[in-house]
This record gives sequence, C-alpha cells and structure tokens, in this order.
Amino acid sequence: MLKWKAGVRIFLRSNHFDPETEDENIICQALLVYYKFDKNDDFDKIPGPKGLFLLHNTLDFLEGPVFAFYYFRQLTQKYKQLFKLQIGNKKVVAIYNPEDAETILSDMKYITKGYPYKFIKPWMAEGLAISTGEKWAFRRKLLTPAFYFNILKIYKIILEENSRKLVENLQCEVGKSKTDVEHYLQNFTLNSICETAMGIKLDEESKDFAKAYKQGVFDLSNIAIVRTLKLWMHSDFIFSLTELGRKQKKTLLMMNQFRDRVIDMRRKTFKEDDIIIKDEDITFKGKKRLAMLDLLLQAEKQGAIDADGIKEEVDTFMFGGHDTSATALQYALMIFANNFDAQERIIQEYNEFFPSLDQSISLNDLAKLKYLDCCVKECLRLYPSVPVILRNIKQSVKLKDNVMPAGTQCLILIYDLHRREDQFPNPDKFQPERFITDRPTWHPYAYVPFSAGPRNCIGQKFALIEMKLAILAILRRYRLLPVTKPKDIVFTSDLMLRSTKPVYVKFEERI
Ligand code: HEM
Repeated sequence: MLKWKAGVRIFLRSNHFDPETEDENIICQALLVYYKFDKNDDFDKIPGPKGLFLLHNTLDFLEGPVFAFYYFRQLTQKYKQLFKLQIGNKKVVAIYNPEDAETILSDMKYITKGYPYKFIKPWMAEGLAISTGEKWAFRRKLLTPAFYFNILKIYKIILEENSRKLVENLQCEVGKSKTDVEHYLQNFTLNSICETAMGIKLDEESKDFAKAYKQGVFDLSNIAIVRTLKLWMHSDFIFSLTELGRKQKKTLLMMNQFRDRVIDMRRKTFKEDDIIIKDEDITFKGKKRLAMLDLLLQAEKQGAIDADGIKEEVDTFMFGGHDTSATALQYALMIFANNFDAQERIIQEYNEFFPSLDQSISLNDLAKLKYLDCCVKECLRLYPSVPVILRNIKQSVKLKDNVMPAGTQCLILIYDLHRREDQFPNPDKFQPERFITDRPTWHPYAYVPFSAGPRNCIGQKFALIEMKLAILAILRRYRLLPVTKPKDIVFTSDLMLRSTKPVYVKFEERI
C-alpha cells in the first residue's frame, strides 16, 4: 500500500501536482483505490509493452489505424506467443499461437464477441455475427440450411453467370497501364450476395443505392476502428456529438434504405409453402430459386423472428457476404499478377480437366482442381480478409503458459498466426504447394482464415466457390501483369485487411 502511494505521489509530482492539501489527498486516495481494483495478478504476468501509470497503453494508439496495424506486428515479433495491453480500463490479450487459438475458438464458453463489436451494433444490431447465447444458437440453426450442398449448387449457377459478367466488365481495362480492381470486385460480390442469399436482382434504381451502400460499408468499418482506438469516442453520447457520429447517422439512414429495398423486393414474391426442408435437403416448389432470405421470411410467418430480426440478418450477410470475398479476390489477383507460373498452372489444370472451353463447371468438378484450391488457400493465408477477431472472455481461461482472467478482451490475430515461421516455413512467400501435402507443417488452428470452431464462418463454402469461379473466369480470359507488388502495400487497421492505397494489376487479353 505504502509503495503504491509513494508511486502515485511521484507520478503526481512529476506532473507538477503536489498532493499535500486535503483535496489532493482525496484524489490521491481515489486513484490508489482505482489502481488496487484494477490490478490482476494473472494479467500482470502476461508480457506486454509497459504503459503509463493509470493510462496504461491508451496513448499508444493515438497515431491512428495505420500506426496501430504495424505496432501490432512489432509486438508480435517481440513477444512471440501473446502479449497484453490495457486501453482505459479494458484489459486486452492478443494471442497468435495455435494452441491458445484452439483453446479459445474451439470452446462454446468463449463465443461472446469482444467489446469493440459494440461499435458496429448501430449497423448490424444483433445479427448472427454479433449476437451470443441462445439468440445466436437459434439463428445459426435457422440459417445453416441456406448453405447446404444442394442450395450451393443453385448459388453456383448464379455465381458462374456473375463471373462471366465480371469478365465482360473488365474488358475495357485491357491495355491500360494499371487497373484498380476493387470497384469491379465489390460490384461482383455485392450483386452475387443479393442474387443468391437475398434472391433479388438489382435493377437500375437499386444500383445507385448499391453504389452508395458500398461506400457506406467502407465508412462504417473505418468509424468502428477509429472509435476502438480513441478511448473518449467509446461513449455513445460523446461520439454522437462528433463529426464522425453525425457521419455515421447519415450513412446508416442511407444503408437502411438499401437493405429495406432488398427485403421488400423478396417479400413480394415469397410464398411460405414453397419451401420444403427434409434433413440435410432443402428444396423449393416450382422453378423459383431458394434464397437465404426466404428462410427468414418463413421464420417470420411462424413467429420465430420479427421484422427487425430480418433486418439485422440481412445487414449482417450483405456485409459479411460481399466485402470479405471482394477483399480476398483483390489480393488474390495481385498475387497472381506477381506469380506468372501460378496463373499458367491454374489454366493448364483447368484445360486438362475440361478441354471444352465454354463448359459450365459442376461443384464436384470444381473440387477436382487441386492446384487452384491450393492457390486460393495460400492467398487467404497471406491475406486473410478478416485479420483479427475478438472475444469477450467471461470466465478465466488457462492458456498454454498463462492464465487469461475473466473480463479480458481477447484478440485472435489471424494475420500473425498465418505468418508464423514455425508453422509456415518461409511465411511471407507465396507457395501454394505447401497445401498439397497430406502432412501439413502447421497446427490445425494456425490456419484459420474463416475462423474455426462453433463460431466459424457460415459462408465459407460459398466464399470458396465464389472465389474459384471468379479467378477461373478472369484467368481464362486475361493474363495478369504486376503493378502493385506485395511489398508496396501499406495496411491499415480495419474490420477487413485494407490497404491504404489502391491495389493495381494490369490486364492483357489471353490469346
Ligand atoms: C473470403 C471470404 C470470407 C472470409 C475470409 C470470411 C471470414 C470470416 C471470419 C474470420 C469469421 C469469424 C468472425 C468472428 O469471429 O468475429 C466469419 C464469420 C461470419 N461470416 Fe464469413 N468470411 C468470408 C465470406 C463470407 C460470406 C460469403 C458470407 C455469407 C454468405 C459470410 C458470412 C459470415 C457470417 C454471417 C459470420 C458470423 C458467423 C457466426 O458468428 O455464427 N462470410 N467470416
């Protein structure tokens, strides 16, 4: 006690504040009480950068999201297995060793999302990605059939068609010195999620909404990160008074309009008794294609979900289902542009299996393209669209070498797990062949682009099909030449693995 008091006094004096008067003594006592309650032996034993007295590491992140991205990488280099930080009163532990990742991700006890997800709640409310407990379990069960194999077979037809359109749209880029592919890919994935999971085709008017929606997604993700890094923005009241708070409000209004439009369009055609679900099989009467949204509309008719529930799931899937895949494809094209041999091998493999060029490919046939599969996996290892996930640890957990106390915000650094030298020799190198082996060099939880365990990505099979079809369609028509190189990319902290500058490639017609 005396030692703390002396410490507080030294700190106050070094800040020109002499705790000699009665008031100052009261402040001193209050700080001591706070300090005492704030201490936790298990947390203190975890290594991490030293922070300031009381403020801890809060000021470390004031330099913004780009600095934060690289600061985290510096810390993972220094501490090797895990490290701790304290931001305000939030105790944070970042893990990036596979054993600890398994402990957290595989256990239902730790499925509750971390504190910063609060900052995307105004947007996705308590949809599948954010909710927890019974609500999450119910929704997960309700929506899982939307990704059964025979539904994916129907989605595949739409994805194939949209890949063809993507290739047509890219035609005007041939011969240009460089192309920023982001906009093309975002259009492709947004149209695809609307037509598959939501069951609607965007008409001309909706396309204007969609354009604003894509910018809105970008702005809201960015705002969530800025709020996470700046302690004073954590208060909803203070945030609502800032310019960012006003921008978020305006953006949400616009995004809600787009989402409501999507729901209304499908509601008009929905008929409950069209859906037949039997075990692992789900079908639709007549020629209409079943969409994930139909399962929600059916649940609404049965009183299992209300209109707000439908809205939050549509918001969740529209975001989860388009920005992730577009980001992954953007980096994949950059990698292929920089790896000529990989492009050629993908095409060679395709031609060997399917000599007739205009053939539509079945899901079973797509699975035969092993080299393509390895390339997609390796792209997602190097550039996982979701670089970090967060959990709120509600009960203390024994990790490999430490104990993480209850109340900790746990960050699982997917980006760093994927670049561990001991798991992936030569980790920064694009080596698709490492996935060919029957004996991986890595622990199963060292490679988790779609997370793992009960809270893994519900859309992962969909995403892999989408990525493969788009890559095949593009590479069969064009050769990609390098412009942006991996070393040119400057990342920034975001919900997605975002580059601060456009990622360029050059398109050349394949003759
Ligand atoms: C390359 C593409 C994708 C990647 C890398 C990816 C990655 C992830 C990751 C890492 C998570 C766990 C997030 C967390 O725990 O905080 C997740 C969850 C989720 N993903 Fe994906 N995803 C992709 C595509 C998709 C698609 C296409 C959809 C929808 C069709 C989708 C829908 C979701 C949903 C709804 C969740 C929340 C699941 C739950 O909590 O039960 N994702 N995704």
